[in-house]
Amino acid sequence: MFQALPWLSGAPVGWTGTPHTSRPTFPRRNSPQISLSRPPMASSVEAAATARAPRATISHVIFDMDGLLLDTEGFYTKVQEKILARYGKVFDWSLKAKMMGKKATESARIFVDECGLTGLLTPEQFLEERESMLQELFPSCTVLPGVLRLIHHLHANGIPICVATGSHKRHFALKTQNHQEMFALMHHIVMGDDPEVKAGKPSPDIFLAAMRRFEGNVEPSKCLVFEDAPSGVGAAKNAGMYAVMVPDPRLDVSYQKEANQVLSSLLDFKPAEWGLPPFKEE
Ligand SMILES: O=P(O)(O)OC[C@H](O)CO
Ligand SMILES: [Mg+2]
Repeated sequence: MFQALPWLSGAPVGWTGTPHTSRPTFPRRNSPQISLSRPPMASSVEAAATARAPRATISHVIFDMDGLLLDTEGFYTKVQEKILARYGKVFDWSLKAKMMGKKATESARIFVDECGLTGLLTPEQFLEERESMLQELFPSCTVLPGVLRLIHHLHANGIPICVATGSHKRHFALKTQNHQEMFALMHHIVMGDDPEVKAGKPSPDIFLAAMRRFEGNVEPSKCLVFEDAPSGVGAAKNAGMYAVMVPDPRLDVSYQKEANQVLSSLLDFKPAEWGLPPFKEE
């Protein structure tokens, strides 16, 4: 239906190459490194063309889960702060940035190494210690702003959507038990303990597996990934896909530089900018 739109047939303006190697020339809303002022336009016709040109023509959408669809990242932070406090240390956002989005075993190793806990706590003990606290918290997680509107919109317009999460099967079940209606709209779900996911994000494994499970022959350059974690954005770019990042505002802006677009919330996402069917109000 959206292919009939006339402005989708031309070459994208404001995009200079492949998703992995080049960056869009559009300013990002909350990135202080990029000026919000634009150079003067040659004519109002050029200005109008630039305003309408999509950044890419996306056919398939892949969603991260923790911190993107569900507000579960706060639970990990809370529990890890608690464990670290026992060793007289403070959990900070540079450590959080390294751990988030990864498989549990990988983030446990990072926690122990980065906090200098070798000899005091093993990654396995860390996972065991946080497990009961997390299990109690996960079922109370809520859906983040803009998520339901976007998922229902894409689904209703026939855009294939899926989830690719570093979370393993057991945690996935706890987190999603109260949100089954939303996850039922996904074509498929790939989890961190899937045999095809050899390495966690930023390895492209999980997003390439997610892409292959869509019907037909899907190209990475037609896939848009939504992520909150630096490792997840890296994984999307390593897979040759486009990445929209919705970071926690406490994450340093330096972690945003690989993303094709940075949003404060999914409420700000405009599908037409990516060649996707627009919201009615867009
Ligand atoms: O952000 P996700 O959905 O890949 O999940 C990764 C971990 O479970 C939490 O950081
Ligand atoms: Mg995430």
